Amino acid sequence: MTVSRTASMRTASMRTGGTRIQHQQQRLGDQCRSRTGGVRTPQASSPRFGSSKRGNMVSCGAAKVAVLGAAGGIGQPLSMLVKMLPSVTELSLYDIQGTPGVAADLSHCNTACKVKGYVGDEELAACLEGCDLVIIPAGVPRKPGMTRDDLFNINAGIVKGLAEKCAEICPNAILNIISNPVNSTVPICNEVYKAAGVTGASRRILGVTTLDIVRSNTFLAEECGVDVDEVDVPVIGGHAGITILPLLSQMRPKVSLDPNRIEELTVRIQNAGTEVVEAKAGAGSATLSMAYAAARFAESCLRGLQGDKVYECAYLESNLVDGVGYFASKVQLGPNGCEEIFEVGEVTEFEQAGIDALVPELQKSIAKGEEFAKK
Ligand SMILES: NC(=O)C1=CN([C@@H]2O[C@H](COP(=O)(O)OP(=O)(O)OC[C@H]3O[C@@H](n4cnc5c(N)ncnc54)[C@H](O)[C@@H]3O)[C@@H](O)[C@H]2O)C=CC1
Ligand SMILES: O=C([O-])CC(=O)C(=O)O
Repeated sequence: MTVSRTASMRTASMRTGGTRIQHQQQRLGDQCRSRTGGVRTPQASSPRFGSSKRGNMVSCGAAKVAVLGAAGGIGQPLSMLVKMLPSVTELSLYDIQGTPGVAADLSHCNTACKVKGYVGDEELAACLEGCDLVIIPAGVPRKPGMTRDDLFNINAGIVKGLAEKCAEICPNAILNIISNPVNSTVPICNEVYKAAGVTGASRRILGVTTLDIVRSNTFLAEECGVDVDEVDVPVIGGHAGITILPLLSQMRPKVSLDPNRIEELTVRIQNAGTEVVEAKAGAGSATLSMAYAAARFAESCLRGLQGDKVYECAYLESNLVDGVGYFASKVQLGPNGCEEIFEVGEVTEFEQAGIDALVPELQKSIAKGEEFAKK
């Protein structure tokens, strides 16, 4: 299996996800090299919410964000972090239970954003009305011994139902899909939008893989004894087992690692979710680190909506790699969601073997999601 190159994609060597929740600006001196060899420098600009509607895009003068699954382990801390984002003026919390309490609690935090809770099917439409960004962590988490795919039977139906409502009520909003198995739930959402006749949605339906980057950056900073704020590791493929492929050869800053350590660190990153599931011993999976990662990704999406060029990794419909219609890679976020998908770039033999191995895994998960959505 080889990496294909298309005209709309670029070889990427930019830092991904430079934003931090405390409004730290993206490091914007980063450069990306285009296929023709020219050097592109993203422009520095601070968030300026207050812009008017752009074409058929959502207005981001004052962002409205919904969290679906807001009373859960991820939903609650994530909602708090989103309430702390200055660009968010309305926060809608939806769940099948518990959101009135979570909303009452959060509404006492003295940030400008207004919070409202919605419970049950009949309140979902009101929750989604006018949303710019919808974040979906609804669904069951793993217990020890389970794979993410073992969650499919329950979570596929939950995500499908929520996506149907989003396609109807806020078709232009960006979706951030957290619910596992992400490798299948993102294709499910795309099929739902296609069936609903929403065009061009695939660039707005983004699977959140940011936790893989957050973990990689943390582990590599520890390994190399460097400032974690300086570390940036792109992670490609998908979000389950061997489909999570950190490209340690593209890590910034450049470091020299022993091949055995590269292999060990790659395996640790691939199994990091399981590490947490086992440590929690039946009480769920990563929630706090996921909330942190999802808030970073949400902030990047919001900055993109209001015109900044922001770089992250995300899992979305993509023809980057032969044989699969979805792939996680570096992307540029902007007013339309994903504005640009970047090529994988130069990889080592070990990484190429990782790409070759993950493709059949991804193919199965994608097909499973697509078939389920079409039923
Ligand atoms: N993408 C990623 O990197 C990660 C994904 N996850 C996934 O996120 C999901 C949520 O995990 P947790 O928050 O720990 O689970 P949780 O069980 O603590 O919370 C899930 C929430 O979803 C709600 N829910 C269930 N059905 C719903 C529906 N139809 N509509 C709205 N809400 C509904 C539940 O009431 C609950 O409050 C899991 O699928 C988990 O595997 C977890 C960590 C990382
Ligand atoms: O491992 C899980 O089930 C939750 C998850 O996706 C992660 O922590 O990366």
